[in-house]
Amino acid sequence: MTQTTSILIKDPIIIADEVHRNSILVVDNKIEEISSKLNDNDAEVVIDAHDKIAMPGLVNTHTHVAMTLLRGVGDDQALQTWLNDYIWPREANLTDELVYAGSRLAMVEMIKTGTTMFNDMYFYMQQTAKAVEEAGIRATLGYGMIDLFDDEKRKQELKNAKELIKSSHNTADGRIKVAITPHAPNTCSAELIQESVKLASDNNLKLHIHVSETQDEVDLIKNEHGMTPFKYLDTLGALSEDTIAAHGVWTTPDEIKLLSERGVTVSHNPSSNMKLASGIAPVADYLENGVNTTIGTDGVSSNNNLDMFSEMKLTALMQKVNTLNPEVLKTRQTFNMATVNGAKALGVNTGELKEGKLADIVLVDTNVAHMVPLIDPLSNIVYAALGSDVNTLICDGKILLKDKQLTTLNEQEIIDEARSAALQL
Ligand SMILES: C[C@H]1O[C@@H](n2cnc3c(N)ncnc32)[C@H](O)[C@@H]1O
Ligand SMILES: [Zn+2]
Repeated sequence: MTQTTSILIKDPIIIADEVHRNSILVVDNKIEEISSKLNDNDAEVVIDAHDKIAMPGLVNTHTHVAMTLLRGVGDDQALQTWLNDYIWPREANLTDELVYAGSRLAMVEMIKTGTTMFNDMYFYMQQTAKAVEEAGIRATLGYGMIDLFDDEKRKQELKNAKELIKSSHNTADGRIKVAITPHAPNTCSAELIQESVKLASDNNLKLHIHVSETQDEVDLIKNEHGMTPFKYLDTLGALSEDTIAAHGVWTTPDEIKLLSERGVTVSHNPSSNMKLASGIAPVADYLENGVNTTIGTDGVSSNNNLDMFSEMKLTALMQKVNTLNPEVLKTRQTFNMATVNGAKALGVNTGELKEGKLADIVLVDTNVAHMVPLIDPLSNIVYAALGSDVNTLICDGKILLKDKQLTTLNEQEIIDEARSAALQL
């Protein structure tokens, strides 16, 4: 079905294990070769990238992409008030059409700011799958299950999750995977979480859940179960190498050891944690203890955009000031959190510019004032670059953005449709 194409990315500065100038040959959906010996007739398409930095596509490991429609809703609230009074009443009015419109808007924003893969939890997910398929990017998608301890609701939620596996797992030429996504330990019954664990392991899927996001959540779980949230989840069998825990803000030192032992990934969401005043996650300690730690934006109304470049910078700055130690979160560690660690969490052979990896590649402009000089290209990427510096994006070997123009999506039409969809919410 897919036509074989080859793309030569000529002479960019490449952010790989080392930073070096070289050329990249993409054949089909893989990085075939990285070498200085490649020339123009090695490929059907040649991109002159001598004034660009080539880096792996960014991996956003915690999103609710259709929430783009709720951008600007519920500023200045704590999580539970924000959800109860602002977000959930509006989400009750969601429809297939609205989720499709919001997801499409997110595809535009993510592609234009360098994200090639994201990990989403939301509702009407077949619509998000459709948007992903059309856009050409990669995603892990889960139906957000919330039973609020109601038996009937639990059965219905699990049914929805199973339907999503059937309709969407391994679709879009393998770019879409399905995950099992119970919302959080304080909104899901123990039974729902246990059944989620079983559903995930029976189908070899990832388990994605909000955990230890606020102090209120920790207090609630402690009162109810006599232990902290990660410990509680461990008693339900929910902590494994296939688990992606979003937030992990209030994690105790004992729990950090447990996460490391179990091989759990923590998706850190700095903007959201700051905006909702949830707290500061112990990211430096996670890294110190060998916990696979990644970066997410969370939904747009707690961020309020999907720009992973600003999320990288905030991740590093927040830890440095929190520990009063400038040596924590080295530039390379922060970059890895936004790329290869995310790929590892989602189990996809990407996140690095290396021969044999999937061709998910971003080219960033360097010929702009805030990227000059290029003394340390990696430092410029983590601390100076803006999402809007992304010039070209390749996902699965296909060019989705060329000279800042989308190739698969009609940007103006999507913006217009999202505007009117947001009004309906
Ligand atoms: C899947 C569900 O998760 C909600 N949601 C969005 N952001 C957060 C957050 N930071 N913490 C908990 N839930 C959140 C969505 O609004 C949706 O109701
Ligand atoms: Zn979230």
